[in-house]
Amino acid sequence: MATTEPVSTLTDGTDGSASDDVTPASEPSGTARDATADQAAQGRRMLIGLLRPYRGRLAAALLLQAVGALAGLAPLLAVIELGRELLAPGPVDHGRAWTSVVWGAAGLLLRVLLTAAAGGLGHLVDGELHLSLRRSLAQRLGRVPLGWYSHRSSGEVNGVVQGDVDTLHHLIAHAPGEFTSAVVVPAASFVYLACVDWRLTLVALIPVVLGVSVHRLLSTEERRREGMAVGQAMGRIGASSVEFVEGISVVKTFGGAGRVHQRYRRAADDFADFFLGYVAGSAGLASLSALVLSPPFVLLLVLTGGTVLITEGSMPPADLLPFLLLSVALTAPVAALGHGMDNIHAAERSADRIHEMLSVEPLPRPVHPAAPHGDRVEYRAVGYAYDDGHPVLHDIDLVLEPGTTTALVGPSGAGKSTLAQLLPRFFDPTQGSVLLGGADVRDIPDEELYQRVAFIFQDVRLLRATIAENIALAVPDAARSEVVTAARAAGLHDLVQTLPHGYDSVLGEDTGLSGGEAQRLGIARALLIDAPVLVLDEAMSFADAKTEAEIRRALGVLCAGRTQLVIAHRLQTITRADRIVVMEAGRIVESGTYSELMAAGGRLADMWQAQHGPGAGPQGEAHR
Ligand SMILES: Nc1ncnc2c1ncn2[C@@H]1O[C@H](COP(=O)(O)OP(=O)(O)OP(=O)(O)O)[C@@H](O)[C@H]1O
Repeated sequence: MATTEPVSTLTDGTDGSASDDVTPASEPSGTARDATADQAAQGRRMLIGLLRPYRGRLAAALLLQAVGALAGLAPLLAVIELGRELLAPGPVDHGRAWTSVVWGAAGLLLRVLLTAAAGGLGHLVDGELHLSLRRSLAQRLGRVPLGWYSHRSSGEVNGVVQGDVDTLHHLIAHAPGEFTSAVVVPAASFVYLACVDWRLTLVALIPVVLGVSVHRLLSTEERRREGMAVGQAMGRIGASSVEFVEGISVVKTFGGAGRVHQRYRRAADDFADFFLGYVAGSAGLASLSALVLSPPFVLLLVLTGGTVLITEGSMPPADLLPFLLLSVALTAPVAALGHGMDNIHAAERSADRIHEMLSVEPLPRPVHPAAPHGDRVEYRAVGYAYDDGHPVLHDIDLVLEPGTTTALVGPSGAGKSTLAQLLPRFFDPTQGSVLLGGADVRDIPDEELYQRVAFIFQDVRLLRATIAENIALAVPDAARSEVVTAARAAGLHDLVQTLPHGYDSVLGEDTGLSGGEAQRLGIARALLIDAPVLVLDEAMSFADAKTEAEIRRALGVLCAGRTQLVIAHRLQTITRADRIVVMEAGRIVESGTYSELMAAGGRLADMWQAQHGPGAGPQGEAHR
């Protein structure tokens, strides 16, 4: 069954290979440590940059949260005052007691209101940031070179668009509250307790000092690096699990589960190793931190210190009450700080990845748009390098005369796909230029280019939409009759008629398509575009004889009279091409008709003999 993508997916990678970079969990080199620190600092800068437009509202949320946190202390103070009143010798002053209760209740109410307002504001900002980031990412993903997707897995792209954008939620919607409470509540409690008895306040601060010290030990650069390695390992699991699922059909076909799933298993093993290392490195300290910050430990210290002061007569017993209630409030936010920092670090890493994706160079839009005159295609001294310094195409000069078929042949890795993909601008050449109708393709506006150049590469992507919408993808306002005519010509109409909802059947829901059917749908798409120039990857080796005959028939209809550039994998299909171009190591090494090249006894003749045996003659037909 062919791959079906949700409609919202812009496009997708076909060769999902996750990065194999694995940051070692131990013994970091100085350079690795510097790189990690740089990455963290960069993540922080990115995060600040992302949040800058919302700083006013985030500050307002912080202020509301701070006042709310202070108001939240009122009920505790009310209980303390009430306790003092009730424990004091003599008759109870009912007026004072009720005043404390009212103040406590009012504080509680205010806290609820302000915290809700701060949370609501945070969530509003969060919603806006999400929307704006997703829009920017969608816009950028729609402008990046199509070729950018070919070395990225859909898991990787989805991890940023979905996962990393979601990771920012905690930071924006919840972290301000946690951090404000972590600062405001202990500070106010400290001041109050110090006014009651500074000596017992110092005792109550012991767990805080211990907790902060342990937390500092837990937040070393080493720990941060390990955390990043765990995050990266998790990312690789995400990417490879998508590949794993996408590759299941291949595994079933070839029965090589062990080999094919090696990457997934390695990613899972790596994650387990990093995670265990991360947990093992912090388990002791984390337990110690939990212990010293726990209410029983705090109360034990305060009770012991308080008992000493009370028994020696230097503190009234009623003064112990505020310590019993507020000393725990002193430490609780320190505990929250640990989780909060983890979330902030995760958000920094996400911001960095989002920024990286938003920084992908888009294909430049034409500065001086030009209209092609005619359909003549010309590659002029074209060179291309995926990576600086490693050119895969050198000095290609090639002309496709209108209405002719040019077949590209050559060994795997010769550069055939790269050469073909430069015409529909999957990438722009790093040297030279590609011209269509005399205009550089870089100067032809996208809409114009894609009306003139249609391409069918190996993997026909289908959207989770109706068959009619899938066929009319590039011509959304096409009439139903035009869609049907294209489907008929592509040999798809009879199949569609058997479906429950005909052309309105939703792919991936009402029905699925086989590989051959998907290819015919791709042909119907191209027919509807009616582009005069076609770039085809003739990848039909998987098809059985009947399917191949059907696809060939459909291609015959599609290709008639058009200028074609065909990547040929099987030589018998190119014998009637107007021109055969043999490529090796990124260069054109031979060019001519089948008979000319066979008569010359050069590379094509060698390849022919290798595929068909000595003395074999042509058996097939080119797409004409
Ligand atoms: N996205 C990419 N990033 C880096 N290098 C790439 C990328 N795609 C292809 N290459 C390299 O460019 C060279 C040419 O590859 P290309 O796919 O164009 O060859 P091909 O002749 O079409 O091969 P095949 O017949 O196997 O598809 C190869 O060395 C390949 O490894």
